[in-house]
Amino acid sequence: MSDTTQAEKHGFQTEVKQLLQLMIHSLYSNKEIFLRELVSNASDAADKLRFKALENDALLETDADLHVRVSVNKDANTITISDNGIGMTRDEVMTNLGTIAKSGTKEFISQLSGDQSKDSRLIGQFGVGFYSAFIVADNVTVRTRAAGADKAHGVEWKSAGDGEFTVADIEKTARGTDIILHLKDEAKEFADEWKLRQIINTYSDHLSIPVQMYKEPTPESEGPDGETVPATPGEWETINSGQALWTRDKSEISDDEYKEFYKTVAHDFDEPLLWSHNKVEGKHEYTSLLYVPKRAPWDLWNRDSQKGIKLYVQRVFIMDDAEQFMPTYLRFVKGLIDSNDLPLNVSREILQDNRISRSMRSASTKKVLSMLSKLAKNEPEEYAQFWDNFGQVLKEGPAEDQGNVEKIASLLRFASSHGDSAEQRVSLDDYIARMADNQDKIYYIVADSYAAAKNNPALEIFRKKGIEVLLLSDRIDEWLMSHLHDYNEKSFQSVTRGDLDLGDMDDEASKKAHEETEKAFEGTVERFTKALGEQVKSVRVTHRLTDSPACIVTDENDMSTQMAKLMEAAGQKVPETKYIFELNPEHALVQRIAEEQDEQRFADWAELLLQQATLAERGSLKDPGSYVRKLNQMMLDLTNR
Ligand SMILES: Nc1ncnc2c1ncn2[C@@H]1O[C@H](COP(=O)(O)OP(=O)(O)OP(=O)(O)O)[C@@H](O)[C@H]1O
Repeated sequence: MSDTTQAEKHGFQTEVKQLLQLMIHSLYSNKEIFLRELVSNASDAADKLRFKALENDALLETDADLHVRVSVNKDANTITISDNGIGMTRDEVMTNLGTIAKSGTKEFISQLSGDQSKDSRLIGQFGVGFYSAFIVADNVTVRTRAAGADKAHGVEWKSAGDGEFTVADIEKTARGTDIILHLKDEAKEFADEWKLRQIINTYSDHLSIPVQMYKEPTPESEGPDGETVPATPGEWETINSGQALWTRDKSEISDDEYKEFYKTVAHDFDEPLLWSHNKVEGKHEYTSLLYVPKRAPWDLWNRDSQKGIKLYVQRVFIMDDAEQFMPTYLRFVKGLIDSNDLPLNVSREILQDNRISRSMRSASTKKVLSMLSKLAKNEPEEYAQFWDNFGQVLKEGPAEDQGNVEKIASLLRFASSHGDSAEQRVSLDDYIARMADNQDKIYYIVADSYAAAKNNPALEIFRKKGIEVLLLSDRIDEWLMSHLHDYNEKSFQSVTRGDLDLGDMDDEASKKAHEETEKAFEGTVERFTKALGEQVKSVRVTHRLTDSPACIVTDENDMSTQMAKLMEAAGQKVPETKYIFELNPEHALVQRIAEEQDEQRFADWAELLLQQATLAERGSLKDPGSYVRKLNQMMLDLTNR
């Protein structure tokens, strides 16, 4: 009997073809994950129907008992995963099983290198979902009917995973989806009930939807003591414990169970770095189970990427990607929140302006921050690993979450002049513990790279006096520092901004000596001011340099170099900032130039010093060509002397 209309042939989206190839190649040692992915999709489909049926119970038809069933046909060499969930319409089949809708898929695929272990991790983080069927199957058939659709509107999708698929209309009496996998020769081991049971027990035990396998009938038999053992009918037997993991008591859940659960909620192959499971009672009642992954997902940089929190209300799945429960700077956190107080028909709009969701968000944020603080304190090496993966995202925190600035600041890690490594390992508490008694500020510099920060002339005096400076060079750092004002009652001070005041750290004698040199240099400062004219905001003598003749700094209230660069890179028009040009009166070159009588030669030298200082601070010059020409001309003059 043919209940199938003419099948229409379609090609997969290019990205699907590429992903399929790479996936089959790199996941062959992780074959069994296909079952976790397909059972988890089936269970999601049942969850979605349960939620929709709250408003329209007609969708359940005569079959309200939601389940997922897994069966094997050894003769045909197939495995079937069936659910009576929400099903799919023809259009949904075309998009869900023919394209990848995630944004950034192209970039993701371009990151794959062909190195099997690296790729399998990346693919794991990306989430292969349905397509993982092709790891074990050489032919996949999907037969589906959407809840509420007539049985004549079933759809059959077939593919050998080789670039094409067919779609046909079929009649399907039972609502939901059957996925039939025809196993490849090298995956025949999966046509085994016990093996499948074992995999389901490992991966899917915590699902709240029953996962069932068929138990064959047994005939009446004789027991060991001659008694009669009655016949048992064949039946679908539920093989998972069927209790949502997070509803169980913490003390009864093993670490392995938490880890396996993470893999399903987060679609990650790797284990989580840490987690926190909380039952909150009192004004609001809810349970949260929050995980921090070991590695950054491939699209961490996309601030609009999916957030990892699922929302349940009284154990009913409501939505994925519930962005209301976690601030953007903690977007790497995965897990779920199950509320007892929100209404079942809650929508994203309601969540946005809701006292209950605000309070859950604030408590979950605090939970994550304190879980990280504990890790930082007790397992510094693991924390360093966390920091290398997620530190840059955490740096968005002070701007986004003013209420928790102090806590976030305590989690930040920096490179510093105290050590000799670009690794970011120094905390603000470490810095403060090393501060001299009379130091009242936390000094830092922001530059394009670690080397540029470390070698900036403005650090010279700090090095000489043994004062530690934090060396910042991530793109986000300037933004971060504009939102960090103080920590533990110590204010932050950029070493390249404003007048340098080392406060009590300068003794009276050297302060007096500085004043005297400044007086003696007044004439020279004036000559420089005249020679440089409009190019600078002002010229002054500095004591922040020891080895360099000059530097440029921004005025306290002007935009810093790095902030201007960030804004320029973002395509914004930035008003030109004029720098303050600072001269080191102790430097031999400055002293020689001060003696130069020829005003033209003096002006050339002044220009050269300014351009040099600009190069050290900005990393580039507006007109490098004339700088090089001038430099060559002056070198030539010197050799001719
Ligand atoms: N058994 C099913 N019943 C109904 N819809 C399904 C079923 N399996 C898959 N789908 C649909 O196909 C879509 C794509 O599935 P796939 O597993 O590839 O990705 P996903 O589940 O959205 O993402 P991920 O697995 O990374 O979370 C799903 O979002 C869902 O809409």
